[in-house]
Amino acid sequence: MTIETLSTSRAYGGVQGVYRHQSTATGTPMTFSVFVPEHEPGERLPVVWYLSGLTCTHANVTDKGEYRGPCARHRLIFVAPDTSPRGEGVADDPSWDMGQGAGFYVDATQAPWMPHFRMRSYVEDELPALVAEHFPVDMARQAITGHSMGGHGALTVALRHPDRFRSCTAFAPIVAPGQVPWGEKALGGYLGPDRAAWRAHDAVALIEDGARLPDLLVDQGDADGFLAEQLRPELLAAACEAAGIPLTLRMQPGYDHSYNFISTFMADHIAWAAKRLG
Ligand SMILES: N[C@@H](CCC(=O)N[C@@H](CS)C(=O)NCC(=O)O)C(=O)O
Repeated sequence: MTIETLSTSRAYGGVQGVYRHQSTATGTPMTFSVFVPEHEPGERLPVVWYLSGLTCTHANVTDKGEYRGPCARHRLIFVAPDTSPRGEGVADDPSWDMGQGAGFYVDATQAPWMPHFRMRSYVEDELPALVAEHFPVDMARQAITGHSMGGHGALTVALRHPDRFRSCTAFAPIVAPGQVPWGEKALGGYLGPDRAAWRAHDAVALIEDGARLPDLLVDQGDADGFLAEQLRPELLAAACEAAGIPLTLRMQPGYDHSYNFISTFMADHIAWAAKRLG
């Protein structure tokens, strides 16, 4: 699998790069960013996967996430994929919460999305294999995090692969897409009306169905305009309580849904991951 380097730039002693490759999962070119801290030749470092939210590309967190300093200090590689396939010939929707920029980390089974919207396969299988081949990552030490739709992605990918990730955290995640308008629209569109098929893509449903993680960190701003209708962290708290999953849910006073919120708490999430990655 070959990758094209779009840019590299020195940061905190390491290298921030942006790369593109032809994805077999989505059938489109896909762009992603990787920060690699300074390291010894031949040394392999733990990796943190960051899944972004609605409307985002790799660039939002790369430009505004403020992860490079903490990742350099803890010596963690940080990978940020795009949120969907893109381009002419790829289905789209006029609204910003469906289609391009809104892949929801599922493999679509419905027209017109099916041929390209395969973000579950992309982030679970193809991108990890690609990154393992081209970057000095220690795949025995992986952590995952994400924001909003990407928080949903991080939680559901980790809950489906508890042996792969030593750490899972999220910023303002969609915790129960099957119970909120964003998720009902996206999962209904990509997976069809049978709600049983949605449960593998819903963190609360996965926990109700028996999935377990050793612990979880979630930060949520209490001035986030999406909190009450779309994010509903109380549903995750109830599911974790019933399942005995230790959830650290921090309601952050006055913070909204933006990258000002994410960047404020990014260092805490990197430290949480670093502690568990050893
Ligand atoms: N475009 C939407 C907002 C979408 C939004 O807040 N997206 C979040 C993820 S769910 C985000 O990170 N946006 C990109 C950014 O802030 O850089 C609106 O107009 O209300």
